[in-house]
Order: sequence, then structure tokens, then C-alpha cells
Amino acid sequence: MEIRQPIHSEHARTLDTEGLRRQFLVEGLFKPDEATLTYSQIDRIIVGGIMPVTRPVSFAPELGRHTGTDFFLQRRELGLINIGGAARVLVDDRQYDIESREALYIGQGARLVEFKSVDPANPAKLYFNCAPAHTAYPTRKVTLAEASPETLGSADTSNRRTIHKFLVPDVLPTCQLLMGMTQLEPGSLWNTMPCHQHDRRMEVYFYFDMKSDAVVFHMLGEPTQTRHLVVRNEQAVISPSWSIHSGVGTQAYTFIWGMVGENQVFKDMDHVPMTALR
Ligand SMILES: O=C[C@H](O)[C@@H](O)CC(=O)C(=O)O
Ligand SMILES: [Zn+2]
Repeated sequence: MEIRQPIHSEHARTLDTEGLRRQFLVEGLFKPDEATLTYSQIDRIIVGGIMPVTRPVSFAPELGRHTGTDFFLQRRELGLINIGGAARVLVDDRQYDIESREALYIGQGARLVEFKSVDPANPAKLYFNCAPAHTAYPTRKVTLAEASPETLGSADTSNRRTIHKFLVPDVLPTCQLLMGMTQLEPGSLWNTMPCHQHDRRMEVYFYFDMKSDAVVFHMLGEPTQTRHLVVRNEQAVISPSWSIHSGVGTQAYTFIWGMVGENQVFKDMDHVPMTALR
């Protein structure tokens, strides 16, 4: 597991491209027959990918070294969204079939968790966020239809997009984790502009549905100290509470957002006036 320390906004201002990438970009999320994990000390979120191909994948017992618990999810909850082929997930004594673009919430305390691909030729790709949890809410699958889609933006401003809210209080209870997926319409390139911050929650964006030569210029930083990262397919960006998080692609893309922190009010955002950006 890779550990990332928190970062102060004054430090972030001083970084060059490589420094910014080292702090904020998460690459190489999907490796065959592995679970990859990046632990950010910002709100202690863990960002990862699981791609079972030839055999089932589970969380290694050694992870307990990082969490100081008997097993990985003893004091954590986990949300995943499948962006690959069909998956079969075993959580203790129950099995969940998770198709492409479906989500699974795994409640605190799940001891035996195992991930399999239904068809090795079309492996599952399970992107996940995992956060400290104080109580056990039920494990539950959430389909795309249950994720109350909301279409925002317009073609005029190249930001027509549909937000699917998978893990939000209207759908199911979680301790702190919120997760969803935003899909841009063809020809739309911008997400989350006008942009916002939410000092009360950190956020992680994971970009996918991109061709290998496509990029997203992801904007981060304080509103008056903006920087960008060049992000490619299936890479994630950590956004501290003080940072904006927005992007423009060379073509349409989809991204998964996940948030943890003080509250679960999706609309609790501090909108940044376009005139304030620098
Ligand atoms: O705090 C909320 C998150 O930044 C995202 O939900 C924003 C988003 O998906 C979008 O505007 O396209
Ligand atoms: Zn946000």
C-alpha cells in the first residue's frame, strides 16, 4: 500500500509538474489479479483498483499493519463501482453479482471479501474508495437506475453531463463515504466549471472511458493559485479540502467522484465565482 501524506496549500503552490503529480495523481490502479491501494492521510481515504483475471482477489492480511486492525474492513467501509466486465463479489456468506456500471457498498466489519471476474476475457475492474467507519451499515448493491441520474450543463458551455449518485443518503446509509459517477455527453469536455471547494470534505476524481491518446487537464489548487495535471485513462486525482477540482478533456470522458469528511450533504459546496479564478 502506498502512503501519501497530507499536503498544505502553501507547499502545493511551490511544486513543479513532477511534484504535483507525486502528491496528487494516482496511476496504475488496475493490475491483473491484484488489488492496488493508495492510502491518503487526508481524511484517511484509501483509493484503489481490483482487477481479478485468472483467480479471485482479496485484501492481503498484511494490510492490517497499516490499519492496526485484525482485518482490513474491521473499522472501515468500502464503496466500489465496476467499470469493467461482470464481477462476482463474496462478502462473508453472501454473493453479489455486480455488472458494469453498478456499485457495491460493503459495510464495516466484513471479514471475508473476495472479488472474481465472471469472464477472464472481459475482466471486472472495480474502482474503490474506502474510509474509516464507526458503525456497520448493511452491505448493498446499487444499480445505475437506483442512482437517481441528474443531467446538468449545456452543449453551449461544453459541459452537458449526467451525474449518477450511487452512494448518497437518499439511496442508502453510509458512515461518511459518498460516491457517484458523472458521464459527459459526446462533444462536452468540461466538468465542474464553474468550480467549487468544500472545506468540509475532501474528494477524489477517477477518470475513465478515455482513448489511450486522450487527456484531461485536471484543475487543482486554491482558486487564485490554480495548477493543472495531465490525467490519462484510469487515473485518479486526490483533491484536498482547500482545492478546486475540475477538468477539461480532449474528448468526452466519464469520472467517478468520492468524498469523505464532515457531512454527507452533496450540495454543501462553496461555489467559486468565475471572476475570482486566477
Ligand atoms: O462535490 C461534488 C463533486 O465535485 C462532483 O459531483 C461534481 C460533478 O460530478 C460534476 O459537476 O460533474
Ligand atoms: Zn466537489
